[in-house]
Amino acid sequence: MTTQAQLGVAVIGIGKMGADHVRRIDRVISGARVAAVADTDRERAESAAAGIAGCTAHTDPDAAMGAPGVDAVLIASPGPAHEETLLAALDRDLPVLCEKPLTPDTAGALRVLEAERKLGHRRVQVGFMRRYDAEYRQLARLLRDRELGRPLLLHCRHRNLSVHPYFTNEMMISDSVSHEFDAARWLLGEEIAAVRVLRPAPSSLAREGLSDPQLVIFETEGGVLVDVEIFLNTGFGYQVQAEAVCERGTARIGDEHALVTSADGRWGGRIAPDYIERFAAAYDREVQEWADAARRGEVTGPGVWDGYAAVAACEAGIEAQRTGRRVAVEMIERPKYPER
Ligand SMILES: NC(=O)C1=CN([C@@H]2O[C@H](COP(=O)(O)OP(=O)(O)OC[C@H]3O[C@@H](n4cnc5c(N)ncnc54)[C@H](O)[C@@H]3O)[C@@H](O)[C@H]2O)C=CC1
Ligand SMILES: O=C1[C@@H](O)[C@H](O)[C@@H](O)[C@H](O)[C@H]1O
Repeated sequence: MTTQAQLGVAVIGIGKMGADHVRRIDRVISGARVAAVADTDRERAESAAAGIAGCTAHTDPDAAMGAPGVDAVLIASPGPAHEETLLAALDRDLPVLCEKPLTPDTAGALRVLEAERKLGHRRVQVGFMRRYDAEYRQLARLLRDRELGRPLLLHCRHRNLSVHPYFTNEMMISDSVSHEFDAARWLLGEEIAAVRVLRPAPSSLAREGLSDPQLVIFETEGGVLVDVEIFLNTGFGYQVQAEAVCERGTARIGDEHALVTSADGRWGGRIAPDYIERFAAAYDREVQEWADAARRGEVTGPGVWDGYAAVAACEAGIEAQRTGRRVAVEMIERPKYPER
């Protein structure tokens, strides 16, 4: 890193998430600035850079990473584009925050793992922002301290108002359930052993060919069962909920009880329309902590191994979705790896 005062970040991919991260780095967090942006769509890159002093706009991610004042990279392009940018960033030995999924498949994830291992220090953090959400953190602490005894079951609901028109059945696993795979590994401290997928008759609100909703059920190595309702075209809002059933009680998050109003003979609250609103504070904390760690030359959040483990579970999930069978998750043994 050249400038110690502020971390100069190149943001790659200025779609829904990338634009939100540009706003966050520019206006919300401290100690970092947007030094360059890249999008294959030139207009998007230029309009994101406009108004940010010293920020340059590019269509080539590598040019953005090599631009003056760039010390770190935030990747928010679609999953299939991640590997090339990750490998180029590691080649430059730059700290990276990469949106999930790390890569679309385990072969790509292993190439990234190997590139970082060769570098000899951790450089990549994966954007599993639920680990920075206040409610998730409370649940993690409760489970870690065994406050209610050993966890037995985890019931999850993951609902979106709607999704991009290009969303496929496979992406329901790789882009959406990938969050539950990571959250379950983190909350329970165990790897995922096998995945099953059940599909009811689809909602008429889903586009033709999209099997929405689905029920994804997985087992951890220690025998905890996790069920995930993944429902992406609810038409009513964004909900992410989880309930842990333990030996001596249950613990539940995501009920949106922040503000309940009573008026006109009814009571009720508001449902967030999307992840941008529901997880706003978590993204802020995630990017702040990543930037702070990057300035110290460290990575403190979920890394390449976590990204790989989630991709391995997604691969099993996609195979289970295709075949209707229970599919075991195949992973390499965890290599000796620098912790920091
Ligand atoms: N952590 C979270 O909660 C969320 C994470 N994501 C992740 O963020 C990433 C981006 O998702 P969205 O913003 O929803 O997608 P999007 O489709 O809205 O935006 C992607 C942008 O990347 C650009 N692009 C495509 N290929 C590129 C390349 N090779 N280099 C540079 N730019 C390229 C596109 O022109 C577009 O502007 C994905 O990995 C997605 O899974 C998305 C939503 C929420
Ligand atoms: O990562 C995300 C999106 O890519 C995905 O499409 C959504 O289903 C998730 O809720 C969101 O957090």
